[in-house]
Amino acid sequence: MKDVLVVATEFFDLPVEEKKRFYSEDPHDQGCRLKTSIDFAREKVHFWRDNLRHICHPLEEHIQQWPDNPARYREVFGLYSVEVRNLGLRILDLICEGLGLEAGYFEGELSQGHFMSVNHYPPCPDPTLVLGLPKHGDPFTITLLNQGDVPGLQVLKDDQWIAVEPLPNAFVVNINHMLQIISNGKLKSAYHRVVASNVARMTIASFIGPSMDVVIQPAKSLVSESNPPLYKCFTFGDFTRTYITDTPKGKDPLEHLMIQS
Ligand SMILES: O=C(O)CCC(=O)C(=O)O
Ligand SMILES: [Fe+2]
Repeated sequence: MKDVLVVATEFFDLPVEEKKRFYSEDPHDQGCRLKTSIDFAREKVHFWRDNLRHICHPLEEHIQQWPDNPARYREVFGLYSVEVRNLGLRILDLICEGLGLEAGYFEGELSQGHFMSVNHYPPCPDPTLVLGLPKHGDPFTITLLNQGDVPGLQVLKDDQWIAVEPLPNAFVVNINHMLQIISNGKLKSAYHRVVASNVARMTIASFIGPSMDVVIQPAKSLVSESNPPLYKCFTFGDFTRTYITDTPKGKDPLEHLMIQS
């Protein structure tokens, strides 16, 4: 877990000239994209974060798009992404059991997507003026966050922001929007944000989620006449398109999917 943070720091320490070949303002540019804040060209408020995001699965189809400088980047991130994926799939198996879903429910197309977001929060001269990331829920199924040893993450509980203190060698596991829907609201997506800090912070978020064309709906075995579905049926691709526009406006991206009772 430490190695990826070291290599990620080496990447962000490279000269701008070297990093800029990954820079893109196009939110649909998925393969391997470096950007600053969230949607710098369109957003009204900027956030104190640089971000390198790439697809991790299937590894052999995507690793060639990842940085090759630092020289160890592909090796270290490749090994890490395989291990994190295995851990994530194990956690999904346990969640499946806990929800009482049939074994293997999350296997295949519901966990085919796997992205990694390498977040670099530079030292901020006045952390009271800016956030690292605004309030959001992650759109996928689950997140495994390696948050290093610098605090900054906060989670919303009972309308209060609670700091999630870093624990050595531990992941923060977030329930994402798709898991809330599949579980028909039994599991709640964790809303979180990042506060800026006057020391540099590096984190690596691994997201496991559905492929774009998968139809998402509450699991059939979790709904009944007495427990009707709370959410409409939609494709993950459609959801991501509205998520990208709703979240920066502070709109809850799940709201338009709710079935009104
Ligand atoms: O950097 C963090 O602590 C959280 C990052 C995050 O929420 C994200 O990448 O979606
Ligand atoms: Fe997040």
